[in-house]
Amino acid sequence: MGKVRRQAAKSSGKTSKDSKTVTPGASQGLVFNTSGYGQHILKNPQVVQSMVEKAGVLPSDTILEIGPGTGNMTVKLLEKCKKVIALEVDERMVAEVQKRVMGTPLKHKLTIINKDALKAELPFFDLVVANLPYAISSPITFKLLLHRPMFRVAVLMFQKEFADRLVAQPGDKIYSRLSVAVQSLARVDRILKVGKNNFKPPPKVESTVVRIEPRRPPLPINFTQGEWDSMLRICFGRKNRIMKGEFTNKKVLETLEKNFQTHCSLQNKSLPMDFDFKELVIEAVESSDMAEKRARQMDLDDFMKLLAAFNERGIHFA
Ligand SMILES: C[S@@+](CC[C@H](N)C(=O)[O-])C[C@H]1O[C@@H](n2cnc3c(N)ncnc32)[C@H](O)[C@@H]1O
Repeated sequence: MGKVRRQAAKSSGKTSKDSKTVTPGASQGLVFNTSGYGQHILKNPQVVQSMVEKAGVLPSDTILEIGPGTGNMTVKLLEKCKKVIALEVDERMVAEVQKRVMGTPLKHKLTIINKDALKAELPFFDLVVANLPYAISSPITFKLLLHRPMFRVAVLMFQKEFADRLVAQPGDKIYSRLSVAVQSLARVDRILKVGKNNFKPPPKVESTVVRIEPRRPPLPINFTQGEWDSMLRICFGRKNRIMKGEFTNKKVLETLEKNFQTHCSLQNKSLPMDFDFKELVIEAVESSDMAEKRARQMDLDDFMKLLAAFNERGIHFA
């Protein structure tokens, strides 16, 4: 578990599933002691309103909401769109939302699926709007971004530190593999800071709402997501190492050479007797002009250039 997620889990209680108390009247925002599943209910209607507005909802939209909780955001979304599909892991919360829309015209537009969002198959959706349980921030973000067909816009609330990493740029202290991986799939903008007191019960961390818009068309890259992720993992392995050092590390070389041999044998290619794999790796890194650079200084184009230089020489990461 990464540092930010560990901190979130520890300080907001967003991963513990031990507390089971939902008080009567939760649908009016009167929720206490609901730390299980990260149940920090957004009680400020202005924040709810602002998130809904930033999503740019059209009357024809199907919206995915992850973790509707007691439904504060759900009802606002239902008023504006064709359909809301809500994925909620806690059956008590499912009952709360159902109770809230029961007997209103909105109920026909709502489908609630009582499942863990990480395990459920995602339905078709145009937009995704959610005050997420922070413990699942990273896997759910990638699950959404890799879902097809691509959604139009996501408006998501994260722990502040996680959101900061999503928008970080080369040279920023917190620029990381997460920043590059997400920004290669989407444009990410920070839109709202949200203090602890906007929630009931208040978490121990600050929050930030971000707007995510998938790249259309996607980046013109002809490598797989798995290969891209594996290369970024190596690049950010030790942030202060220059790329030449990172890729001539013994373990990295061993893995890459194994992949190289597999690809060669798949293509029935034989290698000269005096073939030196390390030399080929150095040649690739140098030809990309990244040999002396560190991951924290490299932008998206730099990483793409580097991967292309490896691939041109038959070096693959997966
Ligand atoms: C931070 S609360 C947000 C509640 C509500 N959307 C709001 O803004 O007031 C997170 C919600 O996500 C639900 N949840 C937690 N883990 C989940 C998971 N893996 N899949 C689906 N829902 C989950 C919790 O039960 C809770 O209702």
